[in-house]
Amino acid sequence: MASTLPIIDFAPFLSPTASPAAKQKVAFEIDRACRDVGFFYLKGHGISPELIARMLTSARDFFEHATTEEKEKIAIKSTKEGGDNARGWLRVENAEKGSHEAVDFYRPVEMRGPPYTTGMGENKWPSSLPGFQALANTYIGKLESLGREVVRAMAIGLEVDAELFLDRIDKAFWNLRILGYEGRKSKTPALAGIGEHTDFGILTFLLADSTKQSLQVLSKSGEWIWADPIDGCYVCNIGDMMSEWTRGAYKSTLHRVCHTSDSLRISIPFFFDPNWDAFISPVLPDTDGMLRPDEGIRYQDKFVRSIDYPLWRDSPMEASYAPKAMIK
Ligand SMILES: O=C(O)CCC(=O)C(=O)O
Ligand SMILES: [Fe+2]
Repeated sequence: MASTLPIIDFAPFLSPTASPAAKQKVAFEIDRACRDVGFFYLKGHGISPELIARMLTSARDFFEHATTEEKEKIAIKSTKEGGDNARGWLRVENAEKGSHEAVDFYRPVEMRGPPYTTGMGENKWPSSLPGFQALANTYIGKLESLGREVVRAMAIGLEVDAELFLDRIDKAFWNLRILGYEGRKSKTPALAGIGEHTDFGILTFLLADSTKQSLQVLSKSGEWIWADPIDGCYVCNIGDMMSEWTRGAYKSTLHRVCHTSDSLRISIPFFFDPNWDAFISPVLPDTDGMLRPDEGIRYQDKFVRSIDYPLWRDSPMEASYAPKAMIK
């Protein structure tokens, strides 16, 4: 089961001296990968290896050393409990779909609570990692810029205005997640992993440690292929919002984690999502040549639904629709 995901070198697109033709070539490579598989490796992304290493070390530190008490202190709370259903620590125990632990951080919003509505709370930074908030903010800033550039390349690849998406992503409602998957030697009976799903934003930049045979991607021919880490590369994948924008031309592809190794695996997805108030309607005409800009879905509604009925929760929580919020 060899991985066949394309590897794309983004360096020419970011280079101030590369020719327009060289940039366009990168844009078309991304376009091809998004249409064919919806997954690709991205190298030449300009994020420093030191910053990446520090992020992975911090996340590992948390999952190896944080006490149960500390985890409970930053646990995700429902809106009924004064939380926002979204930000904080969560342990998922699912015998069928796989167990893991995660801490989720989202774009800060202007706080008006508690009570909060879904997604509109405060980030909960682990106290055992004192420098992590500053480190993560540096990392997030760089990933936001990278996300905007990759989306610009996609617009060029789609042959629409290069800046078409700009006012829908300039306040991207990103989500940084640190994830820990226990090794098989741990006492937890459930298999470590995440059940099959698509991501719901625009584009995910996945950073993972060097563990092999964990992440699997459903190929076009219907077989699960390993998306093992490649040094210096992000694993990138298209989310549902980009798929909606492109009328399905860009694939948001099913993937899952079946963690088979004996040791703890760390991964850090950065979900680059649309602005909270972005309206998601196709930017490509349908078969009649029509655009129909009024037909679509609001990102925030999609977000709230995805959070309130995530794949790993057994009983759906009551949906709470968030009002338009001030996003910083
Ligand atoms: O940990 C991984 O490799 C992937 C995680 C993932 O798919 C997700 O959090 O959406
Ligand atoms: Fe995912």
